[in-house]
Amino acid sequence: MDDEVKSVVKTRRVLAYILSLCKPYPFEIGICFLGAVCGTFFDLIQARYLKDVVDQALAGDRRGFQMAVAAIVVILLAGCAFRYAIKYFSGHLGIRIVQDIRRQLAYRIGRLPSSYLDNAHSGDIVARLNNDVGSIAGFAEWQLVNLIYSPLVIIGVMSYLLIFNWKLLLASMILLPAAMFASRKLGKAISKYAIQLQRSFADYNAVIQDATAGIVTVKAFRLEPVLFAKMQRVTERIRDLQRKTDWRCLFIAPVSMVLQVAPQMSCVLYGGYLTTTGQLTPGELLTFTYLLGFVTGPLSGLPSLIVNVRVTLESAKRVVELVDEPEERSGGDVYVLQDGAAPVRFDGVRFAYEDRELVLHDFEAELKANAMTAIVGPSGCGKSTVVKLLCGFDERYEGSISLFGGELKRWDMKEARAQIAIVSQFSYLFPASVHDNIAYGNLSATREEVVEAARMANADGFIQAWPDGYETIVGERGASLSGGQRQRIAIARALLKNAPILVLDEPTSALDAQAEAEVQAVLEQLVRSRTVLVIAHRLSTIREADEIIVMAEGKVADRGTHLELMARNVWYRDMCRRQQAGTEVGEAV
Ligand SMILES: Nc1ncnc2c1ncn2[C@@H]1O[C@H](COP(=O)(O)OP(=O)(O)OP(=O)(O)O)[C@@H](O)[C@H]1O
Repeated sequence: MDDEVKSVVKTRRVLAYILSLCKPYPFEIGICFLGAVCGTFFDLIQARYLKDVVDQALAGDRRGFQMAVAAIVVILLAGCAFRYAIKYFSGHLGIRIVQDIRRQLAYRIGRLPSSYLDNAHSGDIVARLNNDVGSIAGFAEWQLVNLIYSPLVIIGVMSYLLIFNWKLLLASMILLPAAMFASRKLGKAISKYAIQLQRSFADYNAVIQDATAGIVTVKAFRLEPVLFAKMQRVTERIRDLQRKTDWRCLFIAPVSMVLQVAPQMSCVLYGGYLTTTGQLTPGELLTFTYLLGFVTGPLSGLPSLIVNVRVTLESAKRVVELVDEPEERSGGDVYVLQDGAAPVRFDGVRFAYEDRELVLHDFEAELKANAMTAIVGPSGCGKSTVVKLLCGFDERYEGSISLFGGELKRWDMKEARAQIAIVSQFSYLFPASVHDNIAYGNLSATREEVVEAARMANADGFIQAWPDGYETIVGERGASLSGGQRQRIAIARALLKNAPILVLDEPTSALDAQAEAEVQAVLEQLVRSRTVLVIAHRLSTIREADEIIVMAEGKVADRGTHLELMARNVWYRDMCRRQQAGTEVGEAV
């Protein structure tokens, strides 16, 4: 598909999406439409009485004059009521539509596969949620009404004027095609830069996000100049685009003026001639000019409207991209562990990220019930990928992963994840209280159960020592806690979940010796009589495992107990010796 066809397909999809957003609000749309029809009708009637006011006054008919003035006042009030209704309901419609988009996106983000989130920049997602939805919100609240009202008014009034005096209408509109052409060109040029400007704001968001999320690294490595240069490049680009947009926007005012004034001037000149030759009464000329204002008013706003529509369509495209991202699958079966069966089995699992090389090659493993299985191997051999697949974070693998005897791809994903509690290297803590962070493991847990989980994770002591105890706010990503405290709170959360399988993905590898010892003591208690899968570099974590799988380049290179592997596996023995000597894990098996 070439780019132009793709763009048409995309625009159609965006329009279909916008229609789907309007669908739940037939009442509001109906009222706006009815209000626009009635408003136009009242404008026309009012103009008819305006003609009477002038012509009766010139003819000296006092009663006729008074009647026409009274009629205009009544019609004016009715017209105001309709305009108020349109404004109210279209504003209301805009707010509800934007609220629906926000709700829909919040729901979607929660259902996006983690493979999408791995590859997307969070700054870009935030920009779609903020800038793009914000631009749609601005349009929906302030411009949507013009899209409904203006075409109706223009068509209604132009049709009336055509019948009223087609020659005068033609003369008034003589410059219109040129002005329309200019406004279209101008609108296109401005929107091109306005759209680029919006994308640059997304880049700016991404840089800020990197700066805040990586602030410690930035400071530690004195990367401020690098970050500053990056920010400067983005801000300079924003400034350039802003300048280009503003410079072109300066032309909007003259073009708008031509669109507004030219028809009025032509009308007055040619209408004046018709009046002097007796082909038009002064009242008719005034009525015509007055009604023409209803056409030229919206027309003068055309250049800005074109820019707004284009920018909003672009924002809507970016929102639709997010809405159309395939969701994680839902629904499926639930299985129960049969006697003697393995809670988890990997059979000939082959997996690659996107279009990269295979990370797992025919990976085979079995987690025995109530036993601890450890996976070790050099960095990058695919250990965390095994955990990712087991948790259903990516399903693009070949082969089979079974959970309690049921094929993982056939499990109901939520239920499958309910069987697994995970503690990872960098467990995420939310900027909420310690209590809530632990309670996220099981939302129906009582306070006593939360405290009990903290006690088992050896976290209760330091939590109670804080002035606010369990109500202490931990800060974003647990910023106000030590590494060991963070991990023990994460362990408490995993324990509260009380899932039959516990996965420990290098829970101590980011900790210093002291914190590691604290967490290790907790883990040693926990792994007894549970089904545990532990990914670890640290000998202390894996020595007690019932089975240790040695991985190399995505395959199982060896398996056995610590003593068996020490006796026959060179890489394992080297790793253990290096650790005993206080060095880190080696690189090759
Ligand atoms: N989201 C991703 N997209 C693309 N490639 C990835 C992704 N995550 C991991 N990889 C690649 O897959 C390979 C295996 O990564 P994985 O994290 O499973 O290794 P690991 O054995 O856990 O490493 P470590 O011990 O260093 O944590 C690596 O080459 C890595 O670069």
